[in-house]
Amino acid sequence: MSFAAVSTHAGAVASSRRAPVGMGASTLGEQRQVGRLVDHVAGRRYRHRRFDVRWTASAGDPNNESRRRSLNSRNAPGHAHRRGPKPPSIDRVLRAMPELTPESPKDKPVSTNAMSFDESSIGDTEFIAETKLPTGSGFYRLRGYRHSVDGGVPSEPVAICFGDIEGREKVPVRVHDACFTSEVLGSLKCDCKQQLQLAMEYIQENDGMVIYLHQEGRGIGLANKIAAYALQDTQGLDTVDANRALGLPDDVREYTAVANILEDMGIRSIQLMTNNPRKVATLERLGVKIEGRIPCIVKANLFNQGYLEAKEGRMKHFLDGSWCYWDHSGNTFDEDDAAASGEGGGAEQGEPAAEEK
Ligand SMILES: Nc1nc2c(ncn2[C@@H]2O[C@H](COP(=O)(O)OP(=O)(O)OP(=O)(O)O)[C@@H](O)[C@H]2O)c(=O)[nH]1
Repeated sequence: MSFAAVSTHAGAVASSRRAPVGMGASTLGEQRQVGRLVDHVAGRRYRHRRFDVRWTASAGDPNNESRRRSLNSRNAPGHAHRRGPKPPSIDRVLRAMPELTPESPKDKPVSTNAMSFDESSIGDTEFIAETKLPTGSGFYRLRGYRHSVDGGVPSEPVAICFGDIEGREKVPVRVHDACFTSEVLGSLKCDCKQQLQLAMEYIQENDGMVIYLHQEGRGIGLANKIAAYALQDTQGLDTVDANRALGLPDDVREYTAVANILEDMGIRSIQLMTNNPRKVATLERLGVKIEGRIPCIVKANLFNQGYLEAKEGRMKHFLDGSWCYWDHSGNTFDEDDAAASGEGGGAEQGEPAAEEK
């Protein structure tokens, strides 16, 4: 299966070529259509898969005290190597943001403190334990960490691993940020859940890791993301302008935990599964050696076209229109049909196209 451009097959149920992005109150017909779409996606993604379990007990012994260490201890004391003045912690940035409610985001004062996180910050990331996690699609190694920046509120990044990747080069790694709305509730407004599923499947077939960070809403938090959604619904703003209308940064995610986790596991270089140029640049600035990029593209559904358009057009993600499920003549394209007819062109054929750097 190819990692790039794997469809969620929204085209199979799309009756119109380009559905409106900002959907108002949904009709029963729309709800049924969404239900069919979800069933279709679920059936597709959760199909039975064969897998071989590559699991080494020694690598994950939580009682091994040598593993329980602060990953930046070699840099102690006091982050002496920090460059420049002490940057604000992400908590401070978020605390400075206005409190918002979905009902009245515009009535609240707009924050002028819309700074992005300063990547020169150094986070402390402590390995806590590893366990073997059985899932519907195989066993993964789950490594729990505790992470904080500038002594701020700790977060708990997780490394979801498949295979013996410690000490290796060019390890496929996805850095994935939390999306409660899609991953827990099944929202179709974005592509986050499908990207996570693709990454999990990809590392199972190629050995690799998903580093899952609790940075909801590109770091602004869930309540603020809901407020941004409310503005998208009521004012037709895209995902970038909705943040800005609330006085919030476009993207306030920080990735020091990623560099620290890679160091902890002795991973010498990675192939990053992403379409996001900011993610690539930020990680490189943190010293992560990126030797290739693996596209992580999901086809659009009826509700996330505007989101994907904004990712491509506003945030300059490397997408090149590949998320569209229609061709330039306006015809929808069902990859199942192409695969069944042996025409090729289906994105699930062939090996993933990692771009060498
Ligand atoms: N503020 C905001 N955050 C969103 C919205 N939709 C999804 N998100 C969050 O966006 C994050 C994912 O970022 P994306 O920009 O979709 O993708 P990415 O991870 O930067 O890039 P890829 O690596 O290519 O997937 C998750 O934390 C989601 O919770 C939205 O409309 N507004």
